[in-house]
Amino acid sequence: TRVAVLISGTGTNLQALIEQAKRPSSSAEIVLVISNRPGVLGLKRASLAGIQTRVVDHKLYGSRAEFDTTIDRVLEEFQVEVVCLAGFMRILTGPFVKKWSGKLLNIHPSLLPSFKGVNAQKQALQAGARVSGCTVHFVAEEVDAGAIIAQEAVVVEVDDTEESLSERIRHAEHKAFPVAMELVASGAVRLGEDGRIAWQHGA
Ligand SMILES: N[C@@H]1O[C@H](COP(=O)(O)O)[C@@H](O)[C@H]1O
Repeated sequence: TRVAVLISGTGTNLQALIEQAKRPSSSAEIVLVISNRPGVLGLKRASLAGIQTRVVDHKLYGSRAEFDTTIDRVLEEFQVEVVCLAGFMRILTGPFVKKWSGKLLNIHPSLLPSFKGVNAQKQALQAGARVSGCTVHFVAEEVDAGAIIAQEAVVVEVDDTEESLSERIRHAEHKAFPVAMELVASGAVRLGEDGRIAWQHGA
């Protein structure tokens, strides 16, 4: 399955996906990495892994729709079948999400549906949660509300800061995202008509 990864920064989740796709048993082939920010570390990781990269700088577009149309065109150019949003810090428009429904995965640093939106790690700390983690989900038009594919939990330590909890959650992300990518790329999991997860029996 031809996979594209969209990033905005350091790309540690991208690196975890690259390592997964290298496995002989993997159904995923990462054929493209797109960043909306030039010069980020994630682009270097992609080049080192021999993966084609494109920069689509959102600052150069007059509207989200124009930006998304360009992203869509590049994905089509590479005949991409599945898209992983790995620390991609842009909210995609309704028409784009609808077109890629069931093929668009995102990682969020909390155990959804808790702590949606930005600063999810800080929200968990402020709420006094004793457990947090990360979630990989299909992207829906409502932000952070799509069907959940995989989750990984972490303990919140009493002396945790936003940084220390974020670091622990990031390690959990590097386990959960490859699992979710593989489930979708292999066809074991898909998005059902009802917007819920559908497991392919015997897959
Ligand atoms: N949305 C958040 O952005 C971070 C991206 O990290 P990286 O994969 O670029 O290192 C991750 O923690 C993800 O949850």
